[in-house]
Amino acid sequence: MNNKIEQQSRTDDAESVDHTISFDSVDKVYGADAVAEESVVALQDIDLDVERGEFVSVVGPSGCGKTTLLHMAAGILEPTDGSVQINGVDVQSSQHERKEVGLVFQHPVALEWRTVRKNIMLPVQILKENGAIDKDMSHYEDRADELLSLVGLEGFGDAYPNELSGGMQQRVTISQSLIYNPSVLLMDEPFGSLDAMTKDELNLELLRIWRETEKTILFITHDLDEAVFLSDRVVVLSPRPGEVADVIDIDLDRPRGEDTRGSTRFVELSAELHQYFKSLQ
Ligand SMILES: Nc1ncnc2c1ncn2[C@@H]1O[C@H](COP(=O)(O)OP(=O)(O)OP(=O)(O)O)[C@@H](O)[C@H]1O
Repeated sequence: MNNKIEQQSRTDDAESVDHTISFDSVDKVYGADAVAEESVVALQDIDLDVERGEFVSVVGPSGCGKTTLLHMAAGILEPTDGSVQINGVDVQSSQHERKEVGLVFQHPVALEWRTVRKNIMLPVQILKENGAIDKDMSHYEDRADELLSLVGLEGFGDAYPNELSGGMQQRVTISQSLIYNPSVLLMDEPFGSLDAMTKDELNLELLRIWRETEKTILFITHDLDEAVFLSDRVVVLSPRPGEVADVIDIDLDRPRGEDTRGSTRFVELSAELHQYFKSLQ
């Protein structure tokens, strides 16, 4: 497969580029400039590499720094110490291309007065107005239609967000994050506010999209079963200050489907993760 050949040559060229996302000795202290009592050490000494095309979830007790970790990968927050690289480039440097990263948050961010298609196009429109993209808008209009079909919203391009269910709105957000065709998707509890059935359905959809688009995904969740179901590896953070307490390999076969959740190995891995999680608190 071309992809594998390309991946191998990248590995030969420079080892650092082999890791799509790299956290290198990262600390994050909120209020580091303030007096000592007011500072909060959110994350400490984070070393974590996510390989090209990998699906990695991060779990940990509330307040351990999961969102902080994701925001540093997105370049929204700067590490206090250490660095975060995407495709071998420090996300804080001017060489970093924001278009390499798609972001999905817990709550859909669609603007209610714009149609679904226009919402998917929104990031492009903003950059076009700033002169930051040179491609013709028709290129992105075609891509928006492709994405509608990819996420199962064919025929809904002219609908408004309030005509859609919560699950469908989150599909719109996923399309929006893919409009530039980024190599990395950063997802912060994207299905956390959905009911259990819709969440299960979107988990399956996300795995299909991931398989078809070959993205690298860093996924934050509170739901340990969801982490096991989706991931190649699950990173467990300790209570604050968050440190990598363990990284668990999820050796379930792919593609995963409804029957995966009922398999003996899924039940074993899930029980192991629940037990480990309890021991941390
Ligand atoms: N802007 C800020 N200023 C000061 N402290 C902050 C700030 N943002 C987050 N924190 C603190 O940093 C710690 C980590 O927060 P973060 O939101 O990353 O944790 P989390 O694991 O995502 O939490 P949750 O699971 O509840 O969503 C928390 O103790 C939080 O109160």
